[in-house]
Amino acid sequence: MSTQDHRKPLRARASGPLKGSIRPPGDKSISHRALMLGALAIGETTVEGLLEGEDVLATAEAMRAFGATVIRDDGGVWHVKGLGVGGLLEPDKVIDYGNAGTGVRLAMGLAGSHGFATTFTGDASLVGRPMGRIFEPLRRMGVQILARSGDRLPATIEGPEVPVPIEYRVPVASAQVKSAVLLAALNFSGTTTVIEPIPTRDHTERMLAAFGAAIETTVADDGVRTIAIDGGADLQAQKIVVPGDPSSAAFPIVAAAIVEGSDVTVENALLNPTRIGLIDTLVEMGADITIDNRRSVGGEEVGDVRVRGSRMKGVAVPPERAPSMIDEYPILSVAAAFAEGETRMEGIGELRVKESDRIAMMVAGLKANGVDVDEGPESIVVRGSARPAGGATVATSLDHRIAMSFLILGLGAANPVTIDDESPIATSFPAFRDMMTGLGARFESVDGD
Ligand SMILES: O=C(O)C1=C[C@@H](OP(=O)(O)O)[C@@H](O)[C@H](O)C1
Ligand SMILES: C=C(OP(=O)(O)O)C(=O)O
Repeated sequence: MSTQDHRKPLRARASGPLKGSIRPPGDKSISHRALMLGALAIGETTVEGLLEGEDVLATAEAMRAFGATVIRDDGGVWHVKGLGVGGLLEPDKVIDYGNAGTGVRLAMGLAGSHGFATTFTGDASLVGRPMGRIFEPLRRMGVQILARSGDRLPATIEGPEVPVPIEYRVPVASAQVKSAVLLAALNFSGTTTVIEPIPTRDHTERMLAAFGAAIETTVADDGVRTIAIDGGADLQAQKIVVPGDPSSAAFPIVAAAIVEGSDVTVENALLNPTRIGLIDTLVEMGADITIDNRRSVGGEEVGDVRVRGSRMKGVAVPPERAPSMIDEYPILSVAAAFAEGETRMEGIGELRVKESDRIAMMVAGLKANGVDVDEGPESIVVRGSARPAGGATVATSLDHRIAMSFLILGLGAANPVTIDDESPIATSFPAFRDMMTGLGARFESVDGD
């Protein structure tokens, strides 16, 4: 049976205004890290609000394969009994990380500091994604890596006999690369330094500090961040409360902005400054967004984001903003399709190596739905209109963000928009369909070809 047979097409059509309040699922980045640091800590870490999407469940399974106890209680709280830094055990099976880039890249960092061999693989999307960006610094630390050609998965990682603490300047703005190096360094004696010319999400640094790691970040006048970590310190179990994922919140936020007369509040959204580029951009485009009830949850700022149907205009998104909204460009392209004038998104080459080539997928899908859009090697330029035509079926290529983005397009377009497969949505936002339906969105299942 081909994977085609398992596809679940779904159609979205224009509805009346979207109204109501929702709580997005827990942040994916924080959820992965909570389970991993819990597995390395002494004692029992509890995690409230964990994202129970396939990507994070793959991390739960991986930590079990490394010997940690990971359970969910009846109240939905996760409990992780850790093994101590350096205490992971040799898995007796290949670790299949499914669709999860963050999960596998961070876990390869962890595995790289242990003196046994671990083999990782993933689904058809993940085995096509570049892993050399992780392998290069790990190899410099003395880690042995045997990978498929082009430094792709499957790959086998084995920690060094004599680890080498390194100073590493991250060549591409990537929190995954930074985090893999920091997690490997936790178990190596000596100081490892990561230099980050362009800031990326800082959840690893924050959480390592909260667990008691010897980590220090300094920020130079020009904004370059230097993160130094001394290996060998014990981590102490923590109580973690995971805020709502701004990358999931992005879908109802844009839906409310493009559907006339809408009034939606997305509660408990993470407002960490390294994650809010989309909100800043939508506000510049003229979206009617207010943030209330700002508060601190688990050491992070959160708030309730209220969005009303808006007439937006195109903007040029500054390329240096990209890391703070890297997963939000697909849905921003949809917002841009409803904005008057041109929206320029430049410096976004990283989108080509996500779950799919998101530049190519968005450009093809928008064009098919009557949107005026140009593709550059590292850019998307959209010229919007009050109401894009819609009417087409788009391919999702195992990419949750492409799937959700085109469903949102269908909620505002003149004709329904169909995606060929809704199943990837379960990787990051399993409740997407129910939550959006609760706000008044209209989705209908479609018979496959
Ligand atoms: O560290 C993380 O949790 C993430 C980092 C980003 O990837 P890159 O580090 O490749 O930019 C992002 O796209 C991903 O969804 C989550
Ligand atoms: C790029 C993403 O995830 P990952 O790299 O973890 O697969 C994403 O969630 O948009």
